[in-house]
Amino acid sequence: MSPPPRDTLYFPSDHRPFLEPHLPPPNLPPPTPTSLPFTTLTFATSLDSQLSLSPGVPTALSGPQSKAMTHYLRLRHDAILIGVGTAVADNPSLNCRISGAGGYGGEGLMGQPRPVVLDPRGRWDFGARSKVLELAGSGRGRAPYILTGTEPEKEKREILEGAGGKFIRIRVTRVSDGENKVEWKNVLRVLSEEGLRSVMIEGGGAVINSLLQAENLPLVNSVIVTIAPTWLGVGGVVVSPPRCHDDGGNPMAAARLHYVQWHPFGEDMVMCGKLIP
Ligand SMILES: NC(=O)C1=CN([C@@H]2O[C@H](COP(=O)(O)OP(=O)(O)OC[C@H]3O[C@@H](n4cnc5c(N)ncnc54)[C@H](O)[C@@H]3O)[C@@H](O)[C@H]2O)C=CC1
Ligand SMILES: Nc1nc(O)c(N)c(N[C@@H]2O[C@H](COP(=O)(O)O)[C@@H](O)[C@H]2O)n1
Repeated sequence: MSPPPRDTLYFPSDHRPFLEPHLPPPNLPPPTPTSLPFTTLTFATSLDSQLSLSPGVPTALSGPQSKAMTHYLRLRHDAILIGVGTAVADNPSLNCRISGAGGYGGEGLMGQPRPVVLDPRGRWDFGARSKVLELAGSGRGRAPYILTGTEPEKEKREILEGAGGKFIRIRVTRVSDGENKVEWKNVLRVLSEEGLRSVMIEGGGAVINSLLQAENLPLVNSVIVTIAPTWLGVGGVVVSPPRCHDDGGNPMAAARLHYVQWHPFGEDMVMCGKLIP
């Protein structure tokens, strides 16, 4: 038997029970026509609520222990979703590198989540050399599903399908300022139709800020945030959803976590909770 890859991560079993109430139940039944996946919103933030130094600069916030925790979350979800901004900026791997996952000491693709990229206008110019496709080719991850509102180029489609991924058409609307908008309920429904019972949504800023809008809060089952003891400073990608207002037009908090639990992982704090009481 070959030794596990050098980037294999270890997440001790005594750290796992704390997370259990915030994770999809282990034996989720297959999706039905009306079900939505168990949805976890999870990301790492600085003390000034930023995800990265700027949209194009991959920024390590999680320390080794909380990074291993994130990979344990990947092990426990069927899918991992990011926005195209993150795919372009980070060239991410989006696989699970925990010891025991497929390609990391485990059989086949066991425990490897399906990467999903929300790319409404077909902006992601991935190629066979992108990390996610290389990992799929070497049996250490799955090829992505790309959710898009446009007709994909033939060459891109062939590369993606050759690796085991696919493009999935979704409804995209253009809003007044030229922005694209998807209904998160539709996105989750599409994932469910693909047989995916759970999804962790990792970011980036635009994805998180839109999910934290009032109409989307009921779609999120669990929130798990890593807080790193650092201030990134002005100019980064900020998590700060649009503010709400009461009936009299007075400002209110956009969202609040309930049933909150905290756990230190190395120098980071991990906060878990629910958006809807
Ligand atoms: N610290 C962390 O845990 C994470 C950090 N990041 C960082 O975040 C940064 C990228 O964030 P962003 O630039 O905000 O990009 P993003 O990853 O949120 O992608 C933005 C794009 O996704 C699409 N999109 C997002 N929400 C949509 C909606 N509701 N409807 C339709 N389309 C939608 C649009 O095409 C939009 O341009 C990168 O620097 C990355 O490193 C990303 C994920 C996690
Ligand atoms: N949990 C967490 N901590 C950080 O410090 C991060 N920068 C991120 N970023 C997210 O993870 C993706 C990279 O994953 P791979 O290691 O390449 O598999 C990145 O694209 C962000 O989604 N997350």
